[in-house]
Amino acid sequence: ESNPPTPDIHAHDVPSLAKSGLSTSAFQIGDKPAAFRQRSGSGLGNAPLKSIVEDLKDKSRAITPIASPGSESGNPFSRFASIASPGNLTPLNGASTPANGHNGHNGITSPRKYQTTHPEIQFAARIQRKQSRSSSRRPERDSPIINGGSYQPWHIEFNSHCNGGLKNAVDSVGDRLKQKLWVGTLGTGTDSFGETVRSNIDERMKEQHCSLPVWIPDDEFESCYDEFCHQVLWPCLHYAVPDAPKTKLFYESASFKQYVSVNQRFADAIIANYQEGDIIWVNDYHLMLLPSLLRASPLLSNAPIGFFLHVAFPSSEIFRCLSVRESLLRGLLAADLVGFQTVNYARHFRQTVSRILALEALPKGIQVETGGTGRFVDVGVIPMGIDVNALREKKREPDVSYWVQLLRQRYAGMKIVVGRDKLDEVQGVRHKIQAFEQFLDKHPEFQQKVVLIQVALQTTESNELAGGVADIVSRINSRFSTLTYQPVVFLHTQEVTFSQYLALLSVADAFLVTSLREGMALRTHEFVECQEGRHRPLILSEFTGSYSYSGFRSCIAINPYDSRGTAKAIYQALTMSDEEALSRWKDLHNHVVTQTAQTFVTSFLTRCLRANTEHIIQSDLSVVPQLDTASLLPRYKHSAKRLLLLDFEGAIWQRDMTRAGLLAPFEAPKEALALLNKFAEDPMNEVWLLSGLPVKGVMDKVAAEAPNVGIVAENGCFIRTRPNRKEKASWINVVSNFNFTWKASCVEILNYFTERTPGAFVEEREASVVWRFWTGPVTDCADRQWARRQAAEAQNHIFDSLGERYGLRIIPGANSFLVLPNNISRSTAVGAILHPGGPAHSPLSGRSVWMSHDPTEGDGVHDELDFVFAVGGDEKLLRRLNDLDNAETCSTSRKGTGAKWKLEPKDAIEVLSRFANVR
Ligand SMILES: O=P(O)(O)OC[C@H]1O[C@H](O[C@H]2O[C@H](CO)[C@@H](O)[C@H](O)[C@H]2O)[C@H](O)[C@@H](O)[C@@H]1O
Repeated sequence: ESNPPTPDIHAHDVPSLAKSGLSTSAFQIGDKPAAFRQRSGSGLGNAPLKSIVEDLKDKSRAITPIASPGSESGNPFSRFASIASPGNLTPLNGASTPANGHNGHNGITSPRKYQTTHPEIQFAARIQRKQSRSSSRRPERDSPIINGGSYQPWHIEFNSHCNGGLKNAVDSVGDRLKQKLWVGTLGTGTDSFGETVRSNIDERMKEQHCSLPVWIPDDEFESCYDEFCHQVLWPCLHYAVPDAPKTKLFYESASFKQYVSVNQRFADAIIANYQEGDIIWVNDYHLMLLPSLLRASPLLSNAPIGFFLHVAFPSSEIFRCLSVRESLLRGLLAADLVGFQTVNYARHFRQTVSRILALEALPKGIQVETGGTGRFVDVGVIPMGIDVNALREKKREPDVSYWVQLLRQRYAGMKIVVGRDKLDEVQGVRHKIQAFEQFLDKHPEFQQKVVLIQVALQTTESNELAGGVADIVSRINSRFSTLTYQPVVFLHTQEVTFSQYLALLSVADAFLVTSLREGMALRTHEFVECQEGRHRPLILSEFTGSYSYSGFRSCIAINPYDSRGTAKAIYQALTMSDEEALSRWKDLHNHVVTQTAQTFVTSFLTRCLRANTEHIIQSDLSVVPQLDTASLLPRYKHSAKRLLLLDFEGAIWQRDMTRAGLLAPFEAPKEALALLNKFAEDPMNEVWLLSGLPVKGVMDKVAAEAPNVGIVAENGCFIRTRPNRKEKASWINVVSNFNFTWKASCVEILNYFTERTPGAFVEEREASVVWRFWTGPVTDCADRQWARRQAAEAQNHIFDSLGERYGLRIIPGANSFLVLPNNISRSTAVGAILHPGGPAHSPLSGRSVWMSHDPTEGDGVHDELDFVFAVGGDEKLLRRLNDLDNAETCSTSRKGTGAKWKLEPKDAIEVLSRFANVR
């Protein structure tokens, strides 16, 4: 539908394992769901219309029991809440779950933590008792678990406590992901499971659910997940600075040991199941060490490994507080790709790595030095989205319409504000209720006319307590309730089915998100989609990942810490005209249908594979053969139309790279010119010289001395045509329409860094800028390391302040980097040269067509060429040319390469002269 096309993933791209993280098993072990179905039958799920409001009111009071466990037994709802509180162990929901882990089940949960704190019901709790959302989905039964001599039946069912967004996303690409294996933990304690049961479960999970359970002792899991993940990492990643009592935990958590151990168990399970060609996709902060533990296995040293962080990543000032900060960062840097939801999180990560590990953090990723060989880790921004098509289908189900009608009747004449959040501090639910109270105070005309329906996702008991929601809900309800009105209706997710939730989103007059920090917030995307035809506004915290996307700027933005501002926003939303609401909704919707779950999955996997291929190529020069003149010279000789693409600097000209040499006036190198002219003398040759140097004073001098050679200057910004019978050679400015106001700012930034970097200097060219940050000997020393770190900082500054605005890219080198317009490169220039309408063949016309032309595409003039010979260091160009028939590519970079041949630059003139002299 409106989704953009996403690339097909073929079998060879995505083979048998797309592995995920701790939170990956979509299934859990459960028993006797029927008993709990009965219990929940009195809830919203099966309730007649007349009982809805009472039912909601009753449920809303169930929020308090965490604070008062002693009173649980008499109140069935308090028992619900107590059992349901901690530990969202397994992450994946069924296909129709909402994106953010909303479970929509009517049953109750039996989190792992519960069994350890309540030994008397240990077994009962260990066996999951959650019901599947879909009543038609029959539980699968198998051989019984033996406990204390008695047989207990078990079955597998979909788990509601997982990252539903991830599961939906992976499901959304359907068959394009030919084979996959989820690796995760079961949503229940497993200590009492005997070997037979475990192997039964293993077998069933693999065969029927494409899942590989990782078996973790209960206490180890609890310590890792409830303590390290949720009390240390989660707050830190969400920018929460610890208060005094928690500080020790934060800095020195002993539970890190269990975190390491859980990560190791995942690594062992994956390594044992790994097959050549698999891609490993690690998800979220629970498994930050996993990439390095996997990489340590010789079997996986070259495997494609990607890591995606679903939650936020804070500023380095916060992350550096963690005592285990280095281990976590190094754990991630073993991946080929580390993906984030937003540009800011990615930038924070790069800066954190640069500041804590003193590695070079470049706009595109991190340069990691390992034992003398460089490795580049891609850092990507790959935002999560929702499966719009699946949601549309779900919305069309009769159950949803039924609930829409019921809600409309029930709340006729009232406005409905909806929210759905985890009940911990970071989600800002307390702030939300406070703001709602202020709104009712400020606008008494809305009292009894508006209801806030807040759906609460579970979190750990202590997080929920810290969220401090219970008291404030009680306060506002006691202040404003009447016999027939209650302003805040509070529901735990297990009390609302997904259909009911979609109905709520559809009838809502506003959706309110007050997160103090959040990775993305996909529930806002669901709201927008459900508002098709209604278009009411979204009130969104500026601190969510979703808000950082331009389409979402059409929400009503709030600072959740400013409750007065939020109260105002609620008023604005409820009184907004339909025209304004529609126009805002269109922007929001456009974003939701563009940045989809499908795009997320395909972009992540494609990028991970690409990064991996590049890393492998770059890491091994030894496998590339030396240019074999014995086999190539005869082919050259017997070809009738040849194209020669020769790099200048670093290939046929060994430039003096000392400071003095670089600053000296340019003198055209004699040997290189002689070679070019010799080649150009042969009428069967079309010769092109490719350079990064400017036209003025440099390449124009070359042109004067090698008049029959075509020239690409400034990496493709300028092209000098070859003369032909009809026309003289001339320079073409490829970037004549570009805006170059960025150059002044760029130079200003670089001047700042130049002052702090001994020996550095700026080279301003016509359309690009080079910063030479090191001109001393190319051996590692403290000064060079300093210069490289300065260069990384400078690149980040330029990229962040000018990159996106002016469409710039930065090409990092060993001792310098280059800033130039996007979409301009030697590859685009060669594409233009090869194009039938390009400068090599006819007077220029239609620049825009050939500027973006792929040299390997189409049926242009290169079809006639019977020998294409490219020698140089532009890796991208060399690899693209490999796709041409008759192309011989040769790298002079002395680095790992995808070229067919390699050649020492010092030998280039001598070796190439043998070709030039062939007649
Ligand atoms: O509670 P956890 O097991 O520790 O898991 C953390 C959260 O993961 C999921 O949310 C995150 O991913 C979503 C999709 O990328 C994103 O929209 C959200 O902002 C992130 O926080 C899960 O949906 C949450 O329930 C978990 O709390």
